[in-house]
Amino acid sequence: MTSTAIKVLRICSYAPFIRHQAGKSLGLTTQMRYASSHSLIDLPETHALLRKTCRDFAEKELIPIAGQLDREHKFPAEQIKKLGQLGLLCVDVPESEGGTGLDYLAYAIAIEEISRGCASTGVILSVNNSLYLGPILKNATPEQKEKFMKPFLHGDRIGCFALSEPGNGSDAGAASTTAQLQGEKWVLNGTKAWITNGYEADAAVVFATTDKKLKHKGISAFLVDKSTPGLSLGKKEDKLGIRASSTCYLIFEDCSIPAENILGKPGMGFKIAMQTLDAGRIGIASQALGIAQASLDCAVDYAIKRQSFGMPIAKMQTIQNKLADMEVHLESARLLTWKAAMLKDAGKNFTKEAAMAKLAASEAATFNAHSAIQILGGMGFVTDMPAERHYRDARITEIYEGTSEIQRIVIATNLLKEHGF
Ligand SMILES: Cc1cc2nc3c(=O)[nH]c(=O)nc-3n(C[C@H](O)[C@H](O)[C@H](O)COP(=O)(O)OP(=O)(O)OC[C@H]3O[C@@H](n4cnc5c(N)ncnc54)[C@H](O)[C@@H]3O)c2cc1C
Repeated sequence: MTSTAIKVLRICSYAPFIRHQAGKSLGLTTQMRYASSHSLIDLPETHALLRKTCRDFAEKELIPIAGQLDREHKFPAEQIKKLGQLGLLCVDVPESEGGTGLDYLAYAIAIEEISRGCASTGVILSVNNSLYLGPILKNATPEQKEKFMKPFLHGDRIGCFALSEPGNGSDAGAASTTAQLQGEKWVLNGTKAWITNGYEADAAVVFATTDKKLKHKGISAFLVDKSTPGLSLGKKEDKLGIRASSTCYLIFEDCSIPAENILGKPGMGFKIAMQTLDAGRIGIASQALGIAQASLDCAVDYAIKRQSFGMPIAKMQTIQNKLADMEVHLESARLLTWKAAMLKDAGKNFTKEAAMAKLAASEAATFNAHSAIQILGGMGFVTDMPAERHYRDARITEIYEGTSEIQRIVIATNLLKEHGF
């Protein structure tokens, strides 16, 4: 047996759940919840096992509490610890580096299933896996990995990624946070905005300008311990959705970090950020798929049970049309997402495909969540059912890690390049 297979079996030792009990908490039957098996493509055994494990975890540990976490804006600390122990905070970090040693397709599948249970938990995982560990794995020295990667692999600590600023989000190359080398220290000044995991994170990958006249080529990346004097947090943002994940400002005021905490070489920061976001978009696409699937699950179940004019509304063609459109949006976005992940796993360029996946999946999430509310009628509008939470959670997937407008620019630029333009 290969070491990867052993690892997956370790992960999958979590699998023995009493599924019908988890399903009951939402009033859904086990049969219903497993009906949508996306069986178009037979996954490798490793991935199928991983999907089942994540699905079981979501049903037992996340679905029953997702509404409460949302209402109370509560970080799912206990669940993140368990997910860390299962290896889901470092899915594609090689085993030789202490990680789970799976590929990006496995990562996409895991994030989808976890997000199907709780989209906030999905983004917390996605940020640690792709945005924090991703650039460290690729660019850090062995000493940096010892300090900033190893403790962040299994849920003991989590990380965050600080690129956006109050004055620039899409235009990330216009970073106004600065880092100046003073003797043996880099001194950081400026404010980073909208930082997911900001409150709970123990360290951040931070982007700052080290040479303003070089514009985006003068941006560098740094590893910053959260306890460093001069680094403070802004207020927790009160958000429309993904309310169980924290979002806040990171404020740097003469924040001195050791000179060796630069990640990669000076001036490589923008490239590191863009490469990180390419991979991160596969994670957000997967989060969006989870929301889209959860919306469809909820709509199908309700349509079968709800009677109107003496029949289940699922018998009405208008409702069937909506369900059909939801399934098409979802499945086509899933295929794009898996294609992007498989290209990355094959070492091929996946920038355009990751942008296509994120664009399609985020729009599928919004479409499905909107349609689910319509199918549920009044019940879609109240918090007794999860449809309204899916609707609120879906919206952010069209904004972070590049808005839909930015994804279209990335897709068109790459498409035209392929045509020699
Ligand atoms: C909940 C949440 C979590 C986040 N987490 C993180 C995080 O962990 N780390 C991090 O660094 N950032 C994070 N972000 C920031 C996020 O990535 C940005 O909000 C996003 O990139 C958009 O930037 P902006 O909000 O400044 O909007 P702007 O860039 O000001 O855009 C405003 C509008 O103009 C459009 N627009 C801008 N430029 C163009 C253009 N060239 N062509 C066409 N349209 C354009 C945009 O599409 C958008 O519709 C998060 C944001 C939120 C809301």
